[in-house]
Amino acid sequence: MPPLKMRRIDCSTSNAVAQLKALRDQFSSDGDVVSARDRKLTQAVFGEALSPVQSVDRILADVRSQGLEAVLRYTEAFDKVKLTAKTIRVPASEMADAYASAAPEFLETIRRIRENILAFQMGLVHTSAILPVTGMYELELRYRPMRRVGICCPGGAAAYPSTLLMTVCPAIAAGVKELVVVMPPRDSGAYNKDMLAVCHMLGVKEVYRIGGAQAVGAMAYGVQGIEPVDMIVGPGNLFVALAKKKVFGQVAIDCIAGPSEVVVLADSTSNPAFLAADLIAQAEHSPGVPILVSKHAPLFDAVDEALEHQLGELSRSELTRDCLERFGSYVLVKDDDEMIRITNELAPEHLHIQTRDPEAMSDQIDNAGAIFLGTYTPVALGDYAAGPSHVLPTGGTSRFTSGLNANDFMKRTSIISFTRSGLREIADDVVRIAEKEGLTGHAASVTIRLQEIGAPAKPKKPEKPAVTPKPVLDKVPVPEKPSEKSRR
Ligand SMILES: NC(=O)c1ccc[n+]([C@@H]2O[C@H](COP(=O)([O-])OP(=O)(O)OC[C@H]3O[C@@H](n4cnc5c(N)ncnc54)[C@H](O)[C@@H]3O)[C@@H](O)[C@H]2O)c1
Ligand SMILES: N[C@H](CO)Cc1c[nH]c[nH+]1
Ligand SMILES: [Zn+2]
Repeated sequence: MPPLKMRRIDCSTSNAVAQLKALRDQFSSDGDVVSARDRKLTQAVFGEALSPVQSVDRILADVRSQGLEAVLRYTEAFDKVKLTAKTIRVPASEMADAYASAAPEFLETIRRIRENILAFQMGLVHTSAILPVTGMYELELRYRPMRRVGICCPGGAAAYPSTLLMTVCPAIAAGVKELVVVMPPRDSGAYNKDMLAVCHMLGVKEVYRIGGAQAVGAMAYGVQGIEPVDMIVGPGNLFVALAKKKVFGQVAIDCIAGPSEVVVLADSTSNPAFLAADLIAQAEHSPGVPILVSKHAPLFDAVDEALEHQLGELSRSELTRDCLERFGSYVLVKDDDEMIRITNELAPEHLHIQTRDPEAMSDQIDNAGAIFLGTYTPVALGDYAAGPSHVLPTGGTSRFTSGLNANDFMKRTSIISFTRSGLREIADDVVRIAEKEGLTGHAASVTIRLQEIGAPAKPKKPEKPAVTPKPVLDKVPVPEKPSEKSRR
C-alpha cells in the first residue's frame, strides 16, 4: 500500500473554502449523493431508483397512512429483521438483565459520565424570568419541558452508548418525563446489551428496535403501540437526517447532526503526533471530514508520517485511512486572519485549536459546534465525558444552530397579568393602535373594561405615571436535582 498522503490545499492558489465545502457536501443532508450500496437497496425495496429525499418521502407517507404495518415492512426491507407488534419493543426485563450482566467497571464509567453531563446540563437550564411592576402588571417568561421526546440513537455502523448519555441526560436535566429511544435492530443497536444496560441505568422505559426514516415517522405520527412524541432529537445517517427535516413542524427537532467533522488549527509549536491522533479520532467514524489548517507548511509532512505510523495500530484502520484519503485535507494559509476566516466560513462541528495562544484565537471564532482549546483537550474528551453534548451541528449548520442542550427541551410561555390601574395606564395606547389597524373589536375589548371600572374611554395620559415602572428581574431559584424540579 502506498504511504498515506492527505490532500493539500494552498489558499494562495485556490478557493480553499469552496473545495472543502464540496468535499463535505458529498454526504450532506441535501441527499443528492448516495452510495452504491444504498442505491442498490433503494432499487430493491421500491422497485425503482429513488433519491434519498424521494425514499424518505415515500417511507414517511407510508408510515403516516399505514402505521405500524409500514414500519415493520421497512424494517424488514432495510434492516433484514422481521419484527411484530409484540417484538418491536424491548421488554423491561431484557434491559434489566442487560444491566445486571454488564461489566461493573463499564457501569461505573457510565455513572461517572452521567454525573458530569447532568451537572453541566442542569447548571444551564433556563429559569423563569419575572418582571413585576408594582400594582400595575406582572410579566413572566415561563419555561416548561416538553412532555414526550423521541431519541434516535445510531446503530448502523457502530454502537454508541455515549450518544445515549449525550441525548438522554440533557432531556432529564430539562425535566422531560417521557423518553422514547429508537435504535436499529442490530448487534450495534437495539440488540446490543451495553446499549440496553445504559437505557436501564438512565431510566428509559420505552425502547424500540427500529431505525432510519421509518423510526422517525413512527415517533412523529404515532403508530399502533407507539404514542407520538413532541420532539425528535439525536444523530443519524442521511435517511434519519432527511426524515427529521421532513417531520419538523409536526414535531420539534434539534440540529442536523450528521457525519463527524473536525478542523484542527496548528502552528510550529504543535505536536505532529497529537495532530495526527486528533484527525484519526474523527476520521474513524468514517465517513467524516478531518481538516488541518496551518501556515507552517513543514507540519503537513510530519503529520502524514505520524498518520501512517498510527493507522497501523487501529482497530478500524482501513475505514479510517479511506476517510482521511477521500475527505481529509491540509490547508496552507498565509496568516492567522486567513485561518480564522476559513474556520468561520466552514463552521465546523468540532474545532480544535492547538496554536501558541488558543484562547486568543478562540475569541475570534463565531461559527463552531464545540471548540477544544490547547494540547491537552482532545475532542474525544467532549465526545465522551466532559459534559456538553456531543450531538453537534454538522455540514456548516453551526452558522445558525447549536449543539444539543437541556434548554432545547424547554419551551417558553409568556404570562401577562394586569391590575385595574395597569389596564387604565396602557389602555390609551392599545386603543389607538387597534384603531389604526382598523380592528375596533380589539379596542372595544379594552374600553368596555374602562367603562366597568369607571375610567374615561380614552384617558388622558398623566404627566407622570402614578407608579414609575421599575423593571426588576427576579429569578426562580435553580433546583438542585431534576427530580426535585417543581413544574407547576
Ligand atoms: N454528530 C453526532 O453527534 C453523531 C454521534 C454519533 C454518530 N454520528 C453519525 O451518525 C451516523 C450514524 O449512521 P449509522 O450508519 O449508524 O446509521 P443509523 O443508525 O443512523 O441509521 C441506520 C438505519 O438507516 C436505514 N437505512 C439504511 N440504508 C438505507 C437506505 N438505503 N434507504 C433507506 N433507509 C436506509 C435503516 O433502516 C437503518 O436501520 C454516522 O454518520 C455517525 O458518524 C453522529
Ligand atoms: N464524534 C461524534 C460526534 O460527531 C460523537 C461520538 C460518539 N462516539 C464517539 N464520538
Ligand atoms: Zn467521535
